[in-house]
Amino acid sequence: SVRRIRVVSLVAAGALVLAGGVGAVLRSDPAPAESYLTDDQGRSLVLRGFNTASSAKSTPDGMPDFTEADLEREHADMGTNFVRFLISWRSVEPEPGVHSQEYLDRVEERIGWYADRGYHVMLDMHQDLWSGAITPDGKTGNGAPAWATYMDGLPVGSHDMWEQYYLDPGVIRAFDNFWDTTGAHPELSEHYANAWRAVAERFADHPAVVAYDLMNEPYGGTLQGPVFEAGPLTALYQKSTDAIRTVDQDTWVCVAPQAMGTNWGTPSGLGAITDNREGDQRIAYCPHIYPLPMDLGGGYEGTSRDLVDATVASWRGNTLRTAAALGDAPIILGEFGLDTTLPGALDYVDRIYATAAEIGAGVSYWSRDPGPWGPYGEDGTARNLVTALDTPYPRAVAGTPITWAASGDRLELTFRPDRDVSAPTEIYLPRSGFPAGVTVDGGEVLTWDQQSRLLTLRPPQSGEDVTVTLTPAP
Ligand SMILES: CN(C)c1ccc(C(=O)NC[C@H]2N[C@H](CO)[C@@H](O)[C@@H]2O)cc1
Repeated sequence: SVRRIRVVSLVAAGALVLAGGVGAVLRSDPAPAESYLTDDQGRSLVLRGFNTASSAKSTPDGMPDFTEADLEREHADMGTNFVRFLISWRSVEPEPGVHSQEYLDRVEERIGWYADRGYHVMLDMHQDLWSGAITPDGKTGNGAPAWATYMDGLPVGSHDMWEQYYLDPGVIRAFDNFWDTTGAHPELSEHYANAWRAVAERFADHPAVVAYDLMNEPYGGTLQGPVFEAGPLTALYQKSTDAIRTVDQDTWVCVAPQAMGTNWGTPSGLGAITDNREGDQRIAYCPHIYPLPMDLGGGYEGTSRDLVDATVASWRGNTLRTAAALGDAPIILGEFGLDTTLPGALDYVDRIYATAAEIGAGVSYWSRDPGPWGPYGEDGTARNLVTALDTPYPRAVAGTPITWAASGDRLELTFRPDRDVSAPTEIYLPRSGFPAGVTVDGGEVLTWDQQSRLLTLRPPQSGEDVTVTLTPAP
């Protein structure tokens, strides 16, 4: 039965994770690289936002069911500064070699909403189960166009659990043909890289676009683990990066590991990417985390909590090791999320955001869609997640953050000033924790805006590490 599959997979994965977790405890984690994406003024960016949105997977125009008013509300409620914006290969290249400027116009319009509010945008070439073409109703997979979906007549079943489609022969063959494991379709990865070049050509100079997430949750089909990740996956990332750099020298390229395993805390075998740009490489690492006990609905309590904590510890160490192997790449947690009606859900959310702060990672929560996982219900009411995510954070820092930590009504940030950065450090402080404003120790206030909730601090004169402590004004 489906439930038995889940229980068996949980037990197996639990053993794996505990072993990994113990391994992580026994083998010390690398120190965070203190590596960040930067803005045009050279400030280190701490990125907090959502995946927007899953609804884009199935709409004919490829756009999410999301309005500018929705963004305005998110910005006012949580002070987010980042979005992992879902785009799709099917929409970029509806016919082989034909890149849709009309689709890119629609993407650009929505990115303008974010730009108008000072957001940073990562474009996510999203796929799940390869393509809508894997089933006749077009409603199971998403991402790749039908013309790039070669199942060679192999069957695809009908399953209650969407993850099971990954085990169907037709789906595996579609991936095997894309990765050219079959040797039959070397042209497909060329098309994919050229689709990215078309996207980058449009957004290379867009002030809000900070990164390209080359492929969502890659799957190797017949190939799994390091043989896939260090083989065809790294090759695709290199090919796509090279194509992007022919038209865009500065936007970060973010690479993700295969989802299977690494989402649950196991190591990645991803190979390093060469970034042929002038100056420092701009390759970032964007893994996801979804502890299996959560998927089973165990929540964050009791034994499930212990397994989840072991997963997070293992994931943290393995993420740092892979980021180091990629050349001390900055980290963006591209996805994590859960049904926040589960017991202990908000403690889990806090745990993930604290872990992200420890390793200097950006975070895009999965997802912005209405419902039990999201910040707003189907009826539009604010859910418990809004309060949980409305917390202090240093959005842009005039140097390199060394450590930072926050609670609802306190933030402490230690950073190494960069004398070449003249822009101020910018910090978001929620109204809930700072109703009457802020008391600043260790920094000089330039501005405080009660409406936008943004504090700016003068760049320090010295190059010595600085610790700033923010508490509510009396
Ligand atoms: C077997 N494989 C390859 C597999 C299993 C499970 C997931 C998954 O849960 N992913 C987590 C979330 N990420 C996507 C969007 O990127 C969501 O639909 C999933 O809930 C991925 C891959």
